[in-house]
Amino acid sequence: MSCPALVWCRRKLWSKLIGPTSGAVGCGKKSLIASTFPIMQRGLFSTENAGDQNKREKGTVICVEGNIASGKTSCLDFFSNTVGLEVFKEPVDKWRNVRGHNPLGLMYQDPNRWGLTLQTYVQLTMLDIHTKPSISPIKMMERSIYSAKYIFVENLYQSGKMADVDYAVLTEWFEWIIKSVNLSVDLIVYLKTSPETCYQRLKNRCREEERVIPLEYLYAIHSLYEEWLVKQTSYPVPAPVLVIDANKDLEEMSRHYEENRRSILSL
Ligand SMILES: Nc1ncnc2c1ncn2[C@@H]1O[C@H](COP(=O)(O)OP(=O)(O)O)[C@@H](O)[C@H]1O
Ligand SMILES: Nc1ccn([C@H]2C[C@H](O)[C@@H](COP(=O)(O)O)O2)c(=O)n1
Repeated sequence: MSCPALVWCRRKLWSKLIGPTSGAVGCGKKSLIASTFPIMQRGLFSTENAGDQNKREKGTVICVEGNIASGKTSCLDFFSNTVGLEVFKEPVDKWRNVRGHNPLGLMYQDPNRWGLTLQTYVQLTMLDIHTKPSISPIKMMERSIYSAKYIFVENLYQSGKMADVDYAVLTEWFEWIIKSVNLSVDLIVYLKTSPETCYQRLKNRCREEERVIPLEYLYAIHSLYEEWLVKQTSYPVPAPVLVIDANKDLEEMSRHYEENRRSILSL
């Protein structure tokens, strides 16, 4: 349900972001303004589909996906001062400190024992972010509840580091959540990098818990991402995918983000 104040707020932000609502913003795709304020344009027998309805109610949801240290946070930082857009970073600090415990660190030390613990908490925190109201028309998230399951839980399970029963319980939770809660996504931006690039960036970033990560781990995550988002042969893909070559340096990435702002922001 959209309250009138929220709709007014969105209109205001929109006109600041992309000019007056009468302007052409279609970009070859359906106008985002039309899908944000369809009430003004549609009659009783609307042909509005579920995606349009979602955009109207929740705004546009963009998930930035990619391997560990592929540059997702940097991408969100780049777009963070865009008017009409709110960024939601992965809550890594929570994963490192929940009431004084560090499930991320524990998982890297002993995945068989702590994989379920970390992934249960990741699933909860991602659900929290998906359902958090945003006053901005565009919500840009770092990863999603989908990659938590289809990439990280699957990797633990497929590599023999998660017990069948742990995997079954997480899967039951995941399936209940996605059928019971509206977690729709409008666009997935996949930052495609080589595992070697990520390994180098991860070493430079120097996050304590991640010191134990070998290159092979990044290969495994990479190949799960490729199967899910590029080949689209493993698990359901919840939204159209925009693939960006993210192997380039920071300056080149910024230039690319600036030049492709409209397609990245699903305008
Ligand atoms: N295009 C890039 N070229 C070089 N270094 C980068 C690039 N993008 C990010 N980095 C650096 O790599 C590390 C990981 O980037 P980050 O954005 O935190 O990745 P992620 O959020 O995907 O884990 C950080 O130290 C960041 O400054
Ligand atoms: N479901 C998840 C999500 C993330 N992680 C780990 C991977 C990294 O060590 C860290 C944060 O990821 P980044 O943003 O740096 O790509 O969290 C995980 O184990 N399970």
